[in-house]
Amino acid sequence: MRIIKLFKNHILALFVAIGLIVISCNADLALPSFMSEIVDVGIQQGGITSPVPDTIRDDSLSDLELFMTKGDAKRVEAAYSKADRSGIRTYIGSEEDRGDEGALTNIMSLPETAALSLEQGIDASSMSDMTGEESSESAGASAPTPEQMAAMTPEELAAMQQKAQAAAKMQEQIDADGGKITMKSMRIAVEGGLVERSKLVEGANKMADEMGSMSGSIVTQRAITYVQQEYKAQGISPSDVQNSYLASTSVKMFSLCAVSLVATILTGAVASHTACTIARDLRRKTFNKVMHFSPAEVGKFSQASLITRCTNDIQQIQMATTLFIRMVMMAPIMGIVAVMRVLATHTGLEWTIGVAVIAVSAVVGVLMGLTMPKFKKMQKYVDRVNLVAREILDGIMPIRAFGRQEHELERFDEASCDLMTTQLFTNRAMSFMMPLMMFVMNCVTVLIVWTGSHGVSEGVMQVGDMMAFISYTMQIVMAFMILTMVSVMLPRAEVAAERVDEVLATESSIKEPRAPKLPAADGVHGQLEFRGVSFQYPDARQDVIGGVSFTVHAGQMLGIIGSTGSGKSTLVQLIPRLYDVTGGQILLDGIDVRDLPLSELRRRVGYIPQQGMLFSGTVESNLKFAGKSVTDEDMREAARIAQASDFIEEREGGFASEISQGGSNVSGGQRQRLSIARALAKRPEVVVFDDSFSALDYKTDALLREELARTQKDAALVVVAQRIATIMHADQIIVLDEGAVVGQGTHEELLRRCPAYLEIAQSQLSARELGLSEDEIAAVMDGSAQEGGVR
Ligand SMILES: Nc1ncnc2c1ncn2[C@@H]1O[C@H](COP(=O)(O)OP(=O)(O)OP(=O)(O)O)[C@@H](O)[C@H]1O
Repeated sequence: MRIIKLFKNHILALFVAIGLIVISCNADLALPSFMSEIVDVGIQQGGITSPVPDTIRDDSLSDLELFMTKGDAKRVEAAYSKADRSGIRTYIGSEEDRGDEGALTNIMSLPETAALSLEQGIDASSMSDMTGEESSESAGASAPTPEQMAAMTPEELAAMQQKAQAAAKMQEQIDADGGKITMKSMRIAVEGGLVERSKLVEGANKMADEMGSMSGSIVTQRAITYVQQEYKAQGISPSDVQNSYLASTSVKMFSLCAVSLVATILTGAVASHTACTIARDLRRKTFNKVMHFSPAEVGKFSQASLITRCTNDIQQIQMATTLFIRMVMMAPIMGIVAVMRVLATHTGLEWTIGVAVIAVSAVVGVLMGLTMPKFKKMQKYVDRVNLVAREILDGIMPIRAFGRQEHELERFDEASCDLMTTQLFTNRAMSFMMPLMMFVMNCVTVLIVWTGSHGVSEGVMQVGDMMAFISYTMQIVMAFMILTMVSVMLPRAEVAAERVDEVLATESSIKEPRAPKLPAADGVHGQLEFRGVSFQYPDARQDVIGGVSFTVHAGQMLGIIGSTGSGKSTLVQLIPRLYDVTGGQILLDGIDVRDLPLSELRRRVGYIPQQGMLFSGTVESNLKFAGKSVTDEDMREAARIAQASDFIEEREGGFASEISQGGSNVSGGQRQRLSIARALAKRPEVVVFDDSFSALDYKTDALLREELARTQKDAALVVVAQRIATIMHADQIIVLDEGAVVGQGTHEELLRRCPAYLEIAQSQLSARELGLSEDEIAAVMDGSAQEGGVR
């Protein structure tokens, strides 16, 4: 993917962003488990986190130990401090031992459950449940016969007596407790040897087994209730315990929120900075490339498309790179962390995530299938709108003059409607995305609640766990959704990146020479030579210029004339290498222009295009466009030669007066004169006037030519003109017809031997002005008819 390649120089930023995303995802995803704890522990367990209490009365601990093996009882003893003066023992063991599944948690939960039952009192008839043996009454019923007693040793008799006393004492206690067996009576039974400790442990385990699949959560719940009662008995208020738990959990949650907030803000900042930097670099690179394109490459892409590529396309890329960091990278991290946490919940509801992901994929798949082709077309439509808008704005004058506003508006509307229809379609389709996603998410929530509530009622799941599961599932679905939504947007950016890449990959047909050469300092200067030059436009089938040869020396003027479309502009554009010749050679001071460094060539050639184009700024900034080498003196002298001084001085601010974009606040003739002055100010060796006198009145034209002849002794002048008067005094005139030279010589020579020239001349000047008689004209024309055109 092209977008990924753009991060080549921003690897560090990517790693920083990944680190921040991991932090924020972990912080975000830790919140549901805290929420689950608030529900399960904070609300349902009154803030008691473990069946292993922080403090316990010595007596209570001894009671619990009755239901433990000796080994376990020893371990529990070691985990509590010695009893203080009020008989309270404090937990000094590890937090790990009292966590979920911790060793002490497992040891103490069952005894606590049994103790709780005994606190509340159990029916004497259920004694066997607790001890795994017969009840005390049935124990009494199995009293030995006198024969059996006679056979007993004195020790056995004493033990029997002791048991009988214990049984009686126990019975008394049971009666006192309203016929219920309580912890007190149970202690008497154990201490009196009526019940063996191991039997109590077995009984407690049996009781847990009978609870079946729910045993785990019920035992925990009952053990927690026992701890609550134990705290109460110690005088600790349950609401204090709960509030302190809720407060500490809230602080933790708040801290996590703060961490997530900071990490997310920083990720956003890193993403924006990286995306903006990438866009800026890309814009610079692309624009730099465009600046070096020859008109051929500009024509290949079209100006409007190049503008869209440098602006809108790069904007798309910038958005995509931001999205890439903030969403594409975040979503998988979020998804993975959420899946890990979901798997850790062991709720058995993992399959619902599969259902959710399939449902989301189906929705996104359908929407993507519908919108993708349209997204790809969108950039082309943006291009078209730009192109039409540009064309209309450039040609607003003729459009008004011809009253074609309505028609052009329709043309613009057509382009705009195509874009609108596509955008409307994609937006409509995408507007289904969110509601459908919400629908899927809500259905999944209902599914989880439905299945989860069964788990809760069966005691295999806690409400908080279910809530956390819902949150994690939503995060996973969201992550998946974000990824797919971004994957809808990324192809559009990918198309944009492809279009920008196309520009970057295009090499300008005008290349810098491999082995640049410079004319010798003491060699010829201001000499331009065409040697059999021919030229064909890149996509054209035939040459527009064929076999043109001439030489102009410094101080000389070459005029080029011909009908429209005869190739005059094309010919002179070959001099500053706006295009390269396809045949022959152009030499400047004896060096092929393709061997001169481009900057050197363009410094030596002053080219004044047909359309005078000025830049926004001042008259001065335009005249000094060639750079710092142009002094104030050069500027003023150039303006004077170009016959521009007068009108510049008349403007408010003179040389410092404002020029609007494109030179729209000066007249066509003034624009041409400023363009001429701009070219002359850099003191070129060859000055090329591409029909640059067309907007000048005859008087100014004549004055300008006079000045040029007087001042430009070191430069060769190449003047393309439509008017005979502009070039009739040139040292040499070339007459072009369909790219071929049909006449070459001075004005006088051409009048007498070039019918094409004579025809143009006749159309502009009278026979008297030309100094020719009607007969002479007829003779030239006849010659042309006989020879089919004379040179
Ligand atoms: N970029 C181009 N690609 C292909 N053909 C072109 C291109 N520019 C000009 N031509 C063709 O080349 C020929 C010469 O055009 P050119 O502009 O040089 O004529 P011209 O003599 O300067 O005309 P005018 O006097 O009207 O300015 C014309 O037939 C024109 O259609």
